[in-house]
Amino acid sequence: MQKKSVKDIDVKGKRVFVRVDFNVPLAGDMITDDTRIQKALPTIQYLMEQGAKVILASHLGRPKGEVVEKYRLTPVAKRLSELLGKEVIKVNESVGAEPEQAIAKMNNGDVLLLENVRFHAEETKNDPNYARQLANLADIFVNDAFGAAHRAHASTAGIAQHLPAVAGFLMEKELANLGKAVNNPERPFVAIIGGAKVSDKIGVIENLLGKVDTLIIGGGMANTFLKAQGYQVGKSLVEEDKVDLAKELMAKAKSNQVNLLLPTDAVVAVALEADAEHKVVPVNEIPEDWMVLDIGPASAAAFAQAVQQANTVVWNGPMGVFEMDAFAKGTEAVARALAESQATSIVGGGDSVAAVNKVGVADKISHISTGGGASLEFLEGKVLPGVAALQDK
Ligand SMILES: Nc1ncnc2c1ncn2[C@@H]1O[C@H](COP(=O)(O)OP(=O)(O)OP(=O)(O)O)[C@@H](O)[C@H]1O
Ligand SMILES: O=C(O)[C@H](O)COP(=O)(O)O
Repeated sequence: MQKKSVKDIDVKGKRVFVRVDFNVPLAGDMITDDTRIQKALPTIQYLMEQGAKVILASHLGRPKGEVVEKYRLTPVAKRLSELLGKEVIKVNESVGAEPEQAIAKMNNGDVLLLENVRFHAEETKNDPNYARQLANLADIFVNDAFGAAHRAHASTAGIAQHLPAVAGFLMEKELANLGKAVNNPERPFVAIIGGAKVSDKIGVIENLLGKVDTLIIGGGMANTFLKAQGYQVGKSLVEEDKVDLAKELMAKAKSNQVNLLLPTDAVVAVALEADAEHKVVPVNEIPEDWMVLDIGPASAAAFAQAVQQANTVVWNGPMGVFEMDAFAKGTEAVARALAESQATSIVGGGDSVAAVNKVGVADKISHISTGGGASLEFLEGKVLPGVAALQDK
């Protein structure tokens, strides 16, 4: 069902609450990749041109319902001001007197950024009172946060019960592009899953096993599978309580005749530090006190070969701790393989997109999605709560 868009309503002079996904990768207060901010610009600029009062809301990180200084949206407001060429008003709260007073002073075409909505525990609980407080700030709700659309939170879903609720341009574009790729994927269809959000994404794998021809697993995610294969993984990131699930998934891959590719070698280090002592080992020789921080060269070559043979590739989650050069080679190899392939390629996830940008191949990817978990859940065929909450056309 097509959702109403920001173009379907009159926004002039209205207070428009726009949920964006400004959950950008940061190093201190430096934004290391601003893709998610850039991609939200068309909706923001359109609303400014139409004379709306633009009230932006986002989460950043997972502050668990408390004010965490490093997760303030101040650096984001600064970057957005530069990109818009206009000062963005930044407030230090998402509800209550401070935003209310600042919004009352806004002129048509002004842009205001609320503080991180996850500083309130009520946000992730989709608390109706908090949703109502957010809704009280505005006349219209626009959801442009595709990256957070798989979350049923107060600012992505709850608020839509109180205001006319429509999709932004980024949301529309993501749904159209991802929909095209997954409804009838050209085969072989290969999915590459990595990153660190193991428990978040391991469930996704189950559903993908019914859709893809080849499933490649790397990054922190792979460690749980290596453990399930009986290897010892030392001090690596691993989710012990998901080891049995990993075993079941390996069995399901076999019965579904899905080619499951796991790392056969790894870069291990003594600590999670940029200059830590490190070496390449086969996965059956991971030393007890070391940790896996990247896939090894043999795994990278095997993964690249599978990508070469694909006609559709979906990638979410880096193959290692790519933020540190010593552990970036596996991720960079996969990014290059995608860039060189003729396949329709979709890359999603804050860090995966940062990796593609770091290698300089973003223009060779068919669709860069701002959604990580969201794009995966969409690919699974799930209805995203942030989309379901919007009005139908
Ligand atoms: N072997 C590993 N051990 C520990 N951390 C890892 C390992 N491999 C990758 N990572 C970390 O995973 C993080 C990215 O994981 P994440 O699941 O958040 O991916 P993402 O692309 O940002 O997707 P999303 O947008 O859903 O968050 C990076 O910070 C990276 O350092
Ligand atoms: O980075 C993401 O995938 C989105 O911003 C959602 O973040 P979350 O996984 O913390 O809900």
